[in-house]
Amino acid sequence: MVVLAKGELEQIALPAVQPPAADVRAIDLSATGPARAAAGRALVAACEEHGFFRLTGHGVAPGLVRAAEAAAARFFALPQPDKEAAAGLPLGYASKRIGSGGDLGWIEYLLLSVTPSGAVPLASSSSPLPCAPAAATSATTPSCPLRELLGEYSAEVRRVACAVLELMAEGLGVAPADALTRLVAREDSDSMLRVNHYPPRPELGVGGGGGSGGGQNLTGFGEHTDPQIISVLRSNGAPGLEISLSDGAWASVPHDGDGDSFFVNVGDTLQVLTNGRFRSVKHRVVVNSERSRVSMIFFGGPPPGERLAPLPALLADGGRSRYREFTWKEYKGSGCRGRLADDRLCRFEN
Ligand SMILES: C=C1C[C@]23C[C@@]1(O)CC[C@H]2[C@@]12CC[C@H](O)[C@@](C)(C(=O)O1)[C@H]2[C@@H]3C(=O)O
Ligand SMILES: O=C(O)CCC(=O)C(=O)O
Ligand SMILES: [Fe+2]
Repeated sequence: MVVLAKGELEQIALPAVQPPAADVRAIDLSATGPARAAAGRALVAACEEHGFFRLTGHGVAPGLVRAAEAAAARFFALPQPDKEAAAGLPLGYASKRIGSGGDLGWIEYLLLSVTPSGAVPLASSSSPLPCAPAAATSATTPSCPLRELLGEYSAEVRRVACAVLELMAEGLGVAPADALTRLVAREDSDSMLRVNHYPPRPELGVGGGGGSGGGQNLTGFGEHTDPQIISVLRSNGAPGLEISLSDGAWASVPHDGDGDSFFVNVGDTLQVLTNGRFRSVKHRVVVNSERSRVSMIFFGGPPPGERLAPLPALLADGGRSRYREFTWKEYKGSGCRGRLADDRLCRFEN
């Protein structure tokens, strides 16, 4: 449940504008032979143009995705005290507050740290992930599956993220083939899984932001770029995700036809590794739907001590590095305390 005071509702009210649909490229990860080379080139073009694309042919079993999504939906349907038992910022359950800089949204979520072997550690052992009872109709779903399912899901999606990074290195002509992949595949990679629930928009006319806030839409997740290397997102198809185009205009992300795709974001760190060739895409979620949106996002980050700088192969011909070298720990320490919309990379620009 998301409970906002009247003043808070006004802070997140947005004008009722529906932006045009973005032209999002689809990349087939299962392509082989000459089609794979073409997919690598298309992937590089998508990362340069939008920093965002749709991924097909990823090989994640639809049953695992559906089971994780259903378990997440059951978790969010639990009584509030049960969800609060897993509360904790930044890791654990939270509602309406994102980060520690005062950002608010029409959202509740689980944020978990994940490892390649799939474990889902919470911030403290006193914050258990409560059981989300299986639907009575589901004979095959174990009764306490959330932690296990999210662990299994994140391990699978990490595999997908690594395969995308390998195709990316091929498309960029960067050697070795694991130049990018190795950062996310390592056991000490600082990766996270986030499960977001955006409840249906409240009736704004009744004592809400409709009159006083002047908007009929609400900010679900305010505009930001993702700090990590790569983010792999999956949603239940309810609308709301928007990306910022290179001219600054917002465009909505159309849902894929068969509902089986993932969406991939370039993060700040990949922008640095490619010396600004790829765009860390600014994006947000706007709530204007009678349907709940549930999204699950894997954020593939580097190990804390990893030194980050543009890949030498992308600085060919004496090209100038746009960023000074820094560690992921340094970036997180300086950048992840402010507001969502802050530019966190500017302090590392040369
Ligand atoms: C305000 C913040 C929340 C955030 C950390 C930050 O300081 C800036 C980036 C935010 C973000 C966006 C992508 C992911 O959802 C996230 C987990 C991340 O790594 O960076 C969130 C952070 C958060 O919710 O704590
Ligand atoms: O929930 C979504 O669809 C996107 C959320 C997001 O951008 C994030 O969690 O970083
Ligand atoms: Fe994001």
